[in-house]
Amino acid sequence: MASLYNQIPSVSAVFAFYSSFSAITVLFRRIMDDFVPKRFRDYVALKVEDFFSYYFRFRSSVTFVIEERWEYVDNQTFRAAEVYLPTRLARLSTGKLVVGSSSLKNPTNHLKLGIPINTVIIDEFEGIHLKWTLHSSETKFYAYEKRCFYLTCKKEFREQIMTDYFTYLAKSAENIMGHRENLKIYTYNQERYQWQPANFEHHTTFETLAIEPHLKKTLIDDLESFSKGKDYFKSVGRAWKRGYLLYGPPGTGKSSMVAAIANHMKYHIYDLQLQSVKDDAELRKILTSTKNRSILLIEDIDFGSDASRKRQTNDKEKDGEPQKDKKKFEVGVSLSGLLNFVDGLWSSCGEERIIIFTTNHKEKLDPALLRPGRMDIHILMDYCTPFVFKKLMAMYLKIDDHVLFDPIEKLVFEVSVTPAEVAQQLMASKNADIALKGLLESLETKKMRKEEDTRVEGEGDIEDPETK
Ligand SMILES: Nc1ncnc2c1ncn2[C@@H]1O[C@H](COP(=O)(O)OP(=O)(O)OP(=O)(O)O)[C@@H](O)[C@H]1O
Repeated sequence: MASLYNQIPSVSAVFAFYSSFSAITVLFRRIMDDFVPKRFRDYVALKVEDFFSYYFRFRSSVTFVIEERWEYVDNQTFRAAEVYLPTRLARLSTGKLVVGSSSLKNPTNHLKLGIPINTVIIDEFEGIHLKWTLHSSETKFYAYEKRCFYLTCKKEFREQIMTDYFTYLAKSAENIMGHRENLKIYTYNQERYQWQPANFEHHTTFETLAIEPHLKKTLIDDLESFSKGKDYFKSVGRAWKRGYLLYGPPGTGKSSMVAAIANHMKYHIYDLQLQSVKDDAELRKILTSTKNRSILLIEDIDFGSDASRKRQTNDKEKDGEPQKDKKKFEVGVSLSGLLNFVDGLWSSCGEERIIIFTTNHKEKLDPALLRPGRMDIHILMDYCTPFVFKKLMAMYLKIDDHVLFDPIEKLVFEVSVTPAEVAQQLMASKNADIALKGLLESLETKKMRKEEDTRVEGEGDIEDPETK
């Protein structure tokens, strides 16, 4: 007992130790402050904190890693988190906030919060505390970043998160996407191997598109039943996809129709230039990285088809062009590679997608593309009919009758005029008399040219008796 008592330091010794420890600490802090840069000190402090928090968390928590790509396609859970998490950012008051606007007209009104990298976002689900973090890293093999979300929660909630929370996440994202205002149009950037978005602000809707009423009704009904058709497509064992082939002369509204469909469905558009795709492997990579609830648009599909390419090669050969040009046309996407996505095995990658092909020359398309069941609906976008002309007049001049209407209607029947040509004439003046007079004159000129052409052709057919 006496020896134990002897080992306890005296009060004065404790004070002496405390004073020298405090002095050393103050001195150490001064040295650190004076000689070690603040950023480095913060970094070390963060690492120490990370180490301890990771250690303790690891013992009682579970972390789900949600990568951006999963089994060679876009990971839809990642996409859902990307859409959903900005709604949880209002609670984030410290650290970095990513803000931006993609509206040129009113940037402040459309200000949006983005998801900051390496920042903890807190969510709560049925009393469960959840921590989300977005991580990003450059990969060795690709120039673009690799992103993934970490979702951490207590171990005991693992099953509940796997079933209930991820379902809630997917549904919330779907809801948000259903109400989104800003549609995007994507083009593929070959150098970065990714789709690049731009705001899609095309104002054409089914209301402003001048088409025959029965075509409008058929199309809207088809789109509506497609969007509600998840269970139906599953029950008949088909991918939840719809294909439209829009064909007709230039200026008859094919691109406008695509805009009307996108605005009606609130789907983003992926605009693919088929002729710039290297080969089928690249096509597969490009197409699997598109999102659900979207339109894949391939314009002028006749350019990309095998038949067309062969034709172009032959034309070049005939013209005596060098072989290296021939090679350029021979390398590219094969029709079978494309069809694999339309209705082959790859068509089941993703869901709720619309594929639209447009062409000015349906007759040039490979018959394989036109076979029944390939593209679900073939839509002819044709020259103006009296109904279409009347609709354009009502839209551009806000009138439904005019003294020049009858002669114009007669001419619209006789000559082939596109809605684009009519629209251009109607836009020439806000004064209906001037605009319609201009349109009448242009139709009369067109008719005269047509008659002249027929006459010249007719003369060409007459056999010259002297040459007999
Ligand atoms: N049916 C239509 N209803 C309303 N406007 C139309 C219609 N068709 C064409 N237009 C007008 O003509 C313009 C050109 O039309 P659009 O680009 O949609 O034709 P297109 O058939 O896609 O032509 P291309 O084959 O050359 O791409 C549009 O911006 C629009 O103003």
